Amino acid sequence: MNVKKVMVIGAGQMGSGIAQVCAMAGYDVILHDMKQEFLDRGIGIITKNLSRQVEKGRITEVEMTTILSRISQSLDLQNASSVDLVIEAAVENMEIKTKLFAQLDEIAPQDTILATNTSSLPITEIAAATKRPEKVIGMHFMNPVPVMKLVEIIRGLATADEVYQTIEELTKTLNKVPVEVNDFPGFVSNRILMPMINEAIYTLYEGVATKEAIDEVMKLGMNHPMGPLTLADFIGLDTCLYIMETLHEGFGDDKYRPCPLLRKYVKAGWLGKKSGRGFYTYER
Ligand SMILES: CC(=O)CC(=O)SCCNC(=O)CCNC(=O)[C@H](O)C(C)(C)COP(=O)(O)OP(=O)(O)OC[C@H]1O[C@@H](n2cnc3c(N)ncnc32)[C@H](O)[C@@H]1OP(=O)(O)O
Ligand SMILES: NC(=O)C1=CN([C@@H]2O[C@H](COP(=O)(O)OP(=O)(O)OC[C@H]3O[C@@H](n4cnc5c(N)ncnc54)[C@H](OP(=O)(O)O)[C@@H]3O)[C@@H](O)[C@H]2O)C=CC1
Repeated sequence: MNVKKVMVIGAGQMGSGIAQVCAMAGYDVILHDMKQEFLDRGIGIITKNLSRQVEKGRITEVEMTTILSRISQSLDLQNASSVDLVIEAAVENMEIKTKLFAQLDEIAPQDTILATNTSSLPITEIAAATKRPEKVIGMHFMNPVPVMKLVEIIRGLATADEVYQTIEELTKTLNKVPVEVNDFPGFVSNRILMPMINEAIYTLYEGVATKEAIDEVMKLGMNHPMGPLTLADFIGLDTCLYIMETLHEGFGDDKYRPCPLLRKYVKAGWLGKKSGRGFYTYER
């Protein structure tokens, strides 16, 4: 299938990044969210990222204008009626995602592929909310999207081979590297990454070391670009908690139980960098 027009749902940190890389690769993009202020914030992030590329001499002002002109904004899901591919990057919540996919199934043309950027939820269950499970697939980008090379591609139980091939090829046109994985809670990336982050939070909770010391150990000792607590703030503590809950519920194994400190921070609204406070504080 020839994809020309893409709708990205959710203009948060992931959705804005996905819209940016799609527009940079020449696709027409509709960026959709629930409120104008979220769209403004998303377009603001994209503009800032592209301006940095201009300053570094990697793209020209004219190219930046062209890229931005490929992105239109949407507050109405009916706009899915004109796209070849939807990439959903709304919040990590099964109820919200299945509701969105059921609506998209009604609105989007029959051939449109419905992809989700979920970081842990079962693709097969999201697909079952539609009458086109063969056209539903996981397309898991990494944060920050413009920088990170990986896209995990997840087949649901019913995903058609030709849909997989289309998404694999499209991922390469975004200058990313697709890696195929099967539909298990957390896939590969978050099944391995998130228990490490959760363990780092337990290490802090049990008073083994300060947050700075924990991050320093993993940065200097294991050559990680960010310490696990800084990375948790960067991902979003709400997203980290949702992922741990998916692993815990999906495997039924207590080794995945979310640290109570993580729950407490999320309940307090300390969601990390995006809310200005998590394990660390951030200027907004
Ligand atoms: C939760 C999930 O489901 C899956 C996930 O995404 S898990 C998270 C995966 N991501 C990670 O693990 C990120 C770990 N961190 C890193 O790799 C690095 O710290 C980082 C790339 C974010 C920043 O790198 P750094 O060297 O410390 O900073 P810096 O020198 O400022 O930036 C390096 C480059 O990234 C760019 N960059 C940094 N942050 C960026 C952002 N938020 N958006 C866009 N570009 C960004 C910079 O512009 C710079 O670009 P150039 O090299 O082209 O000049
Ligand atoms: N953060 C990360 O590192 C990664 C996250 N992901 C996944 O990407 C998805 C988005 O995460 P992220 O960008 O971090 O989250 P954010 O909280 O930054 O953004 C989510 C955006 O989606 C909007 N939204 C929520 N519900 C709906 C809806 N029903 N319709 C349209 N828009 C909606 C939100 O609005 P509002 O602000 O009102 O909630 C917000 O603007 C999640 O599934 C997450 O698991 C995948 C890889 C990495």
